Amino acid sequence: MSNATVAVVGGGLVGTLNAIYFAQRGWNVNLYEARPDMRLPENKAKERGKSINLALSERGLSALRATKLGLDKLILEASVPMYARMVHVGDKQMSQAYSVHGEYINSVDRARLNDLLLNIAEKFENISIYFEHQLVMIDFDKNILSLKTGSTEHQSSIVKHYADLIVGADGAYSRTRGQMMRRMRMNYEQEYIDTGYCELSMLPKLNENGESEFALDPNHLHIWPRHTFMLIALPNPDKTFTCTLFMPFDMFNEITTKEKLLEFFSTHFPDAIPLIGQERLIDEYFKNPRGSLITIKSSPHHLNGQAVIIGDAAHAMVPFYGQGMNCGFQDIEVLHQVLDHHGITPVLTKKMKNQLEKALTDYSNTRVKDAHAICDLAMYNHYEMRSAVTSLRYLARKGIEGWIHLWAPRWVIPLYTMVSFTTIPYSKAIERWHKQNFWLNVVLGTVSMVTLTGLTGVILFNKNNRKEQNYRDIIKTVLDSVWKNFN
Ligand SMILES: Cc1cc2nc3c(=O)[nH]c(=O)nc-3n(C[C@H](O)[C@H](O)[C@H](O)COP(=O)(O)OP(=O)(O)OC[C@H]3O[C@@H](n4cnc5c(N)ncnc54)[C@H](O)[C@@H]3O)c2cc1C
Ligand SMILES: NC(=O)C1=CN([C@@H]2O[C@H](COP(=O)(O)OP(=O)(O)OC[C@H]3O[C@@H](n4cnc5c(N)ncnc54)[C@H](OP(=O)(O)O)[C@@H]3O)[C@@H](O)[C@H]2O)C=CC1
Ligand SMILES: Nc1ccccc1C(=O)C[C@H](N)C(=O)O
Repeated sequence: MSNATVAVVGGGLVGTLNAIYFAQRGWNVNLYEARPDMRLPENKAKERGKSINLALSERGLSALRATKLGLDKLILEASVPMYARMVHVGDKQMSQAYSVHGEYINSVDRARLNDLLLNIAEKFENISIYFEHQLVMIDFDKNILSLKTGSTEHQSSIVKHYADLIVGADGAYSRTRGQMMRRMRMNYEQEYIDTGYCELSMLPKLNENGESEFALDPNHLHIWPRHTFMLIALPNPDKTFTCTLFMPFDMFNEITTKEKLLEFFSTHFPDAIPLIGQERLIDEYFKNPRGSLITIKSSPHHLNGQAVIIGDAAHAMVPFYGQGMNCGFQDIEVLHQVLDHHGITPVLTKKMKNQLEKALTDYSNTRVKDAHAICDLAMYNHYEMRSAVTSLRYLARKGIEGWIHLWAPRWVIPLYTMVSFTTIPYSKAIERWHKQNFWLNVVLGTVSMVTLTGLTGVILFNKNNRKEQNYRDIIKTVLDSVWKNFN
């Protein structure tokens, strides 16, 4: 019996890494990508203007590392570490570290990462890459994929390919998922948020010696939080920044002229205007596309032993935690751990096919809840980034959490650390966070009560020297501050 064939639909970040994992398992891999080869110079320009760089953190790195091909090192060589958020309010900048232990996230070039993965995939003899092959239909009775080939209507034709297993990594608007839904009872939920995004670029500035350098501190993710909207900037290795304006569509629609745009930026982001440059700001704001933001949850992620969806095809999330790709990469690592656990070999006997179905069921059972969890956390981080980062209460709480983590790292782990710097399943991270919050509230409550009792004691002790009205004021002030602490 020859080795089994897996069809991987989508040659984006997740599909390509998954192709490498399957090739390493000894399967024959057919990787189908609807678009032309983005590594060719004539196709490169088409990529500009949308989601140029990405924050890569531990979950993504772990999946790259597990290939043992040094992919993590290769991509980190061309990345910029971001140790903290830099919050821009008024003319002040405030650095807020991501971790008390100096851990950082990495800004990587999406196209470079994709190119690197494709270059590696191409070296495997058992991977065939088919560009300009767009999945149109799947016949699940025979497990045959129909793919549209060719880039223009006139040249296009349909080809049919068989696969033992189909892995859909074809992004948020997945056709694989759509085809699976016609055959099974897949729960599906999607939600657009009111916020859209537009990317802008910030070029390097020249220093006194005429050398180019980053226009802002390069080791930060810069945020201009304005409650209902925000501007962010991530550094690139070429000393530019990619800025993203996240704003309700209504506001985008109101800014229709360059005068209105400049007035808006002068009011809300005056320091960003000279950094981006007026002309560039006007040009890119009106030229670059507006992206919409969507959360997609689906369950289960598999159909029998025949197909499974991973990456954005299974769970698209708003980008605010910088976890979409990281989560997609972790899907691959978890999927292959489950396949290993079930002893799945590349030779698919009837018994092995049954085993594969069990493995995919196990995969959905573990991964769906984690996917849902990170979709929810991503939505929460939108609020944190655009608003909470400027609140004293948030900063105090974060400070206390970080301090306890420094001294008792196993007792309290900040949520951000669990999500970005560990591979703890997302659902477990949320569970732990809730428990920690409960105990933190108990401790802070006890500390406040002890302080209150102490203060009351001091006041009563000195009562002969004070007027009664004074104690009432002091006690009221203390009670008010305790109450605020808990609300
Ligand atoms: C503004 C923004 C910022 C982001 N920042 C981060 C970040 O900092 N960190 C992070 O981890 N994530 C981030 N993300 C999320 C990240 O971009 C996605 O999670 C990631 O690209 C998903 O990868 P994927 O391979 O699953 O899907 P995609 O990247 O969408 O790739 C799918 C591929 O499938 C192909 N395809 C589609 N349909 C078909 C078909 N019918 N047949 C064949 N091929 C098909 C597409 O052409 C594409 O190449 C961000 C997203 C946005 C929008
Ligand atoms: N969760 C989120 O909010 C977001 C997530 N993303 C993720 O990042 C990935 C890469 O982003 P980017 O390159 O900008 O993606 P694109 O917008 O360029 O689209 C990627 C793929 O999705 C298809 N597509 C786009 N919009 C729709 C739609 N409304 N209905 C049906 N199909 C659609 C495109 O088809 P065609 O080529 O025909 O246009 C293309 O095949 C996305 O695929 C997505 O997975 C991107 C934006 C937001
Ligand atoms: N990559 C992004 C793209 C868009 C919006 C946010 C990010 C982030 O990475 C945010 C970061 N994790 C933070 O919490 O500060």
